[in-house]
Amino acid sequence: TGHHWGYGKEDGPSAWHRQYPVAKGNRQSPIDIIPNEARRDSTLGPIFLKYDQCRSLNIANNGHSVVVEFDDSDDRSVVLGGPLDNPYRLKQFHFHWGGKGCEGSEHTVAGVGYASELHVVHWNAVKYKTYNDAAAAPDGLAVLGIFLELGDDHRWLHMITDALYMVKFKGSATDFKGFNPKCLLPSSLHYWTYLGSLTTPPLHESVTWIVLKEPIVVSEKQLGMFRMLQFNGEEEDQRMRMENNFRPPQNLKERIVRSSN
Ligand SMILES: CN(C)c1nnc([C@H](N)S(N)(=O)=O)s1
Ligand SMILES: [Zn+2]
Repeated sequence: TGHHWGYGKEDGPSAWHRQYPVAKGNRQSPIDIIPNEARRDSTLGPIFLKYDQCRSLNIANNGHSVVVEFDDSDDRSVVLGGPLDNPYRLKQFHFHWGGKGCEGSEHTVAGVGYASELHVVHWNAVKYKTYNDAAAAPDGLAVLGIFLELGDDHRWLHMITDALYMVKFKGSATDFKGFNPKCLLPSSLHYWTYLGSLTTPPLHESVTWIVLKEPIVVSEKQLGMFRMLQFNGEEEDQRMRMENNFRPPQNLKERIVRSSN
């Protein structure tokens, strides 16, 4: 019902503020991360990803990205440590990417974008009863950002790209069991962290961002598979290839970015 947000000229990031005024808020994401200006903070310990008992459920096309959802009914898989005061429960992961040969990450590093960015979304189930309550709270979410750069084939990404033909259209979903996102992590968990927001509407300012410094490497062929997805539903006449589904960097305002050791 009604006009929905998207990534086009009329409904894209520059228009979101009309329906979501927080788009012009003081802690919006993504941002341009400037390593030389990040504050090295010795109180920032390492992050720990406890994903061994994680239970993936399905993979879906939500009309904005491709999302893998997890069973978040208990604390079986959490992120903890680093800037976080308690464990945050794994809920889903999804990607943002560009068009052929264009950058598509959301965060940039000293003004340089990557080909794509993986977001692993966790919520604070210690303080909030539901994901939706957490998503609206200033310390409700912790999102791990992982850059994807182009190079050789990623040895495990095929498990996701092989399933994309099943979720070509908005609203499609299929079973996706037994996938552990640990296989999508780089070797180093060194990170930058800052207080920000969801990067898509409703743009809630509820995210502690943890952006890993080391990218993972995927091939142009693998990333190209994401572009066979469509923003539109199967029944819609207008066919729109799913690409360039990223929000550009937002004003840092009065924030600082901290760096792990
Ligand atoms: C409902 N969930 C988990 C999310 N809602 N918006 C999300 C954004 N895509 S992002 N990029 O994670 O802020 S994730
Ligand atoms: Zn995202």
